[in-house]
Amino acid sequence: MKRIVVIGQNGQVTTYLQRVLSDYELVVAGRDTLDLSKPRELQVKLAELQPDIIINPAAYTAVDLAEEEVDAAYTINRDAVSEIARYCAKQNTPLIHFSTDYVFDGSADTPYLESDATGPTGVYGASKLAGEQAILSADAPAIILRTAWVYSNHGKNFYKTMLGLAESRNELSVVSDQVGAPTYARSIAEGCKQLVDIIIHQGGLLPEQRGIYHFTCAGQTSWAEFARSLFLENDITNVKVNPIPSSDYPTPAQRPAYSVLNGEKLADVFGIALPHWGTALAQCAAETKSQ
Ligand SMILES: NC(=O)C1=CN([C@@H]2O[C@H](COP(=O)(O)OP(=O)(O)OC[C@H]3O[C@@H](n4cnc5c(N)ncnc54)[C@H](OP(=O)(O)O)[C@@H]3O)[C@@H](O)[C@H]2O)C=CC1
Ligand SMILES: Cc1cn([C@H]2C[C@H](O)[C@@H](COP(=O)(O)OP(=O)(O)O[C@H]3O[C@@H](C)C(=O)[C@@H](O)[C@H]3O)O2)c(=O)[nH]c1=O
Ligand SMILES: [Mg+2]
Repeated sequence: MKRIVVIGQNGQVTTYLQRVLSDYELVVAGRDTLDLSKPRELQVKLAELQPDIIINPAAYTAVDLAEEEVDAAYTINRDAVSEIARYCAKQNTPLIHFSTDYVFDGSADTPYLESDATGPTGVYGASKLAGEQAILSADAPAIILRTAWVYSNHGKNFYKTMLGLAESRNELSVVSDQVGAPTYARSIAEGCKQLVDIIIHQGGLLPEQRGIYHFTCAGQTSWAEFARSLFLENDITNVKVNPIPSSDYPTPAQRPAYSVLNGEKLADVFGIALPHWGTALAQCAAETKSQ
């Protein structure tokens, strides 16, 4: 049986990957096994785990805090990723790594292609972009999946923040001038499993399959509309969502105004496409209600 090492234990994507990858021997490497804040240890520790494939959904993901904790963000999102990629290049071990829509500056008005110019507006996005570049320059057999606006019933995310606020508030102000594609962590895990199945079946990654792929739920919306939709799906009818401009919700990190990603490359190369964000949201709400 093929051994898959998934890095991170309690993250959103990691949590759902553990549920869907049951056909494989799964090694869930939490911080006690692989600490990404100590990049220099990683090659030796990875060798001990003998992975057939490595999936890395672990990252420094605190967008605003990253503006202060610059070193921590770069250590985890760039330096650790560089060591993982160098291990994968040396051992010819396929790597599936996650990146973000926040590598873009948000000035576009049609969905971003993988070949479009990047221009992160904050430290988190810049550190994730540096991680992508480290993988590409290591020449590792790697796929970089750029996803966006990840939510679920686990961990810290906008969906749970809104449901939490709804318990004490009947009115919320939410930005309506940032447009993107909310992506359910379960949809990510299911799409990632399809990719793993293909890589295992092929016996590895073909050279022409390496590189960056956009990987979000289909469609687009604003955070304000997403808030309204998630309340509706959860039968919460007593909370009013007031749309506001980002200038009325100042944050340490600037977010891109538009970060919709075009997913055609993944569909063309691997035949994989994630569901529409509205379909996935209904699934997530069903899971919320069943808890
Ligand atoms: N969340 C989002 O909205 C988006 C996320 N992404 C990217 O997708 C990927 C998955 O995100 P998501 O699941 O939401 O992330 P989470 O914030 O839910 O989880 C982060 C994971 O990283 C692990 N981690 C953090 N620091 C370390 C460390 N020093 N050593 C080992 N592990 C560490 C955490 O470990 P522990 O379990 O111990 O806490 C956790 O498992 C990331 O690469 C992220 O950049 C892209 C776009 C949007
Ligand atoms: C809680 C809250 C947030 N907002 C705004 C702030 C921000 O512009 C937007 C989203 O807020 P959050 O801080 O939850 O989301 P944010 O941390 O920016 O989420 C990002 O996380 C990283 C990891 C990614 O990679 C991105 O794709 C993206 O998902 O909503 C409101 O307008 N009203 C509110 O009450
Ligand atoms: Mg956040």
